[in-house]
Amino acid sequence: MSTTIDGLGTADLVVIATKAFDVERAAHDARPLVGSGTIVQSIQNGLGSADRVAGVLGPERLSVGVVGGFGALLPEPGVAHHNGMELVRFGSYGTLPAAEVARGAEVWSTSGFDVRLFEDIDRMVWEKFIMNVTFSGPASLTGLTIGQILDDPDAWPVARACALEAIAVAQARGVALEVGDPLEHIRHLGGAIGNARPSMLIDVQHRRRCEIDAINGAVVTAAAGTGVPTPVNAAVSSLVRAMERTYL
Ligand SMILES: NC(=O)C1=CN([C@@H]2O[C@H](COP(=O)(O)OP(=O)(O)OC[C@H]3O[C@@H](n4cnc5c(N)ncnc54)[C@H](OP(=O)(O)O)[C@@H]3O)[C@@H](O)[C@H]2O)C=CC1
Ligand SMILES: CC(C)(CO)C(=O)C(=O)O
Repeated sequence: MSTTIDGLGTADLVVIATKAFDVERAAHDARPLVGSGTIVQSIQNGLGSADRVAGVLGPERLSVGVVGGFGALLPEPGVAHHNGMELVRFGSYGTLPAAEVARGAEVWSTSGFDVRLFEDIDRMVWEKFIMNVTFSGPASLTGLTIGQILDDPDAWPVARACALEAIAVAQARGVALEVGDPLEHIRHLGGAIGNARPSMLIDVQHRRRCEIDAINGAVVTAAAGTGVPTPVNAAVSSLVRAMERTYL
């Protein structure tokens, strides 16, 4: 285990697992690890991170991942605590060949994770994104868990409106969500982790910068040019940013 990349040479797989606002710096820092056979994997929640990694390291070696059911944190260097090693989904950002994506997947699967490969990374990213949009902003403003939001007569209509805006933007952008009724899907998945606090709420509670721009704020950005109105995500993200400014 090493906490620096000094002397490591190039790697088979480089996983960029920072928060969305740190990916550019991390991609720059990871440059010495990336050789002609390296697979880079960007695994942030929300939208836009892989594009920023591609801007630094190029699109050729890049894959995009979505992780679920981890509830993971780093208590100390080299020690990862997790509440589950559920699923790592990933696919090529664009030009990384399928065989290379499979080689990257093997690094995860031989380490004990379930892996599922996707050809349609927009679908993969947005199927998780609509879940984050529903719960992250509203939980960060209220302090409620996912289950409490689902049950609350005031919070759920706001969370539901965040979800419906994101679903409408996905449709307008031609993203093929394959989850049945998306709102039912969100309610079902949310209900299964009712006691969980979204990671954005945890960041807010620790007075840390949060990923609002990549999540609820990204619905507003992604809606540009589609004609889909996104007033609820705009209001939720403005309030989270204002709250963040009180302690950052
Ligand atoms: N944790 C989870 O279970 C899940 C997380 N995600 C997503 O994964 C992403 C990462 O989340 P999470 O792991 O919780 O985030 P954390 O903030 O817990 O961890 C990010 C780590 O990245 C480190 N880091 C930041 N910049 C650099 C850099 N330039 N070089 C090396 N390391 C760096 C940070 O170090 P330092 O603290 O020293 O700044 C920190 O240890 C987010 O987009 C999140 O939404 C998605 C699903 C589940
Ligand atoms: C649990 C879930 C899906 C909530 O939005 C999440 O990904 C997070 O905590 O960031």
